[in-house]
Amino acid sequence: MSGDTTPAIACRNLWQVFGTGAEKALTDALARSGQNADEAAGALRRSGFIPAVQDASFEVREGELFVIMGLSGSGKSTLVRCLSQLLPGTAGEIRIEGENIIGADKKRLIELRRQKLGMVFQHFGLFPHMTVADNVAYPLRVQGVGRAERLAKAREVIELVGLGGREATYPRQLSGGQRQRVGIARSLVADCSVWFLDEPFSALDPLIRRQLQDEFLQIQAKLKTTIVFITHDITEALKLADRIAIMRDGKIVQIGTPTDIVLRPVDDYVREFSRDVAKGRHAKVASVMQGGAEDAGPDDPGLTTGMTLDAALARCMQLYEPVPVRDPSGAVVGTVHPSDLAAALQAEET
Ligand SMILES: Nc1ncnc2c1ncn2[C@@H]1O[C@H](COP(=O)(O)OP(=O)(O)OP(=O)(O)O)[C@@H](O)[C@H]1O
Repeated sequence: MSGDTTPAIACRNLWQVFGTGAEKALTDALARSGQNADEAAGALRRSGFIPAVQDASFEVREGELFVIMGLSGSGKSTLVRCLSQLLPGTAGEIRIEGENIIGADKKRLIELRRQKLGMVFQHFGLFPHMTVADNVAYPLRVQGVGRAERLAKAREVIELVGLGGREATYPRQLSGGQRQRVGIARSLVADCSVWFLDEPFSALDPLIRRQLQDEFLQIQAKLKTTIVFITHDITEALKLADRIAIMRDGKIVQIGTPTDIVLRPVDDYVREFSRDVAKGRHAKVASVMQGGAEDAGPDDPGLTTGMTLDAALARCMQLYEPVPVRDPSGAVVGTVHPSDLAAALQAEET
């Protein structure tokens, strides 16, 4: 997280308020409340407006997989529709790779959508009369790429999503899961730098869903695209996310790593999400590690920062002394006391 690199997305004090005259109503409400967002949102609600996104500020780093989670109606889709400028936003600023896209003219927005901002929604809207290859190649056709080149590129990404050999198939001949893959391939082909996915796997049965999540992570590891991913499924969020933003009633109530969300929820709403999650399977050793380097003794259990608490605890069962923790390169970066591992897990049981 270096300080001087431009974030892929920077969102500042973004509001999306629904209702006639929302812009003026928001300005007035903020002025009356002394710029207090909670008070202003409350006043807007009482006057019949819907503050679907309330004063959202966050940054997404290049190559980061940023998940937005929250109950139905909490504002996830609205936020993402603002980020991709399908909705204009009532106030605030959105920068994509440094460029403020609020207020960009129509022509620029079309360019941005073609070249930078990829979108995949739950219902992918494949063209029924086009083959898999033509569906996938479609964004390139829009960009004016010649037929041979676009089909070659489409073939590459169709392979990547595991549908090699099905290029000439029509969508109706595919299963739901396969169609999702075609949709994913279609967004990959456009080579967008930022990719928005709104519940892309939610209509799938659990087994296919897990499989697609795994494949999705593999694709992401290869391509390192910046991704904003909406889900209301905590297990999916914890599995995929580098960081998670949790929304409630239009407001982002917590942004953190999966470990933060599981071990350090800011309130009962967030805690409720992760109540049934097996903490030890998601929280990492780094979250309970102390600074300082302990020399590896004879009992070094070989802990690493990215190991889950469950895995670490299993290695430390018989140990009572602080043990070293290594980073992925093998350098000792801190220590952890075995009892802290157990305590971190127990704290959440109560
Ligand atoms: N075009 C619109 N006009 C008025 N209200 C809207 C509009 N779009 C969304 N809303 C309202 O904004 C709030 C947030 O909706 P949004 O669809 O963003 O939630 P969500 O978290 O994505 O929900 P879900 O998980 O059910 O898709 C809801 O109260 C919704 O009714």
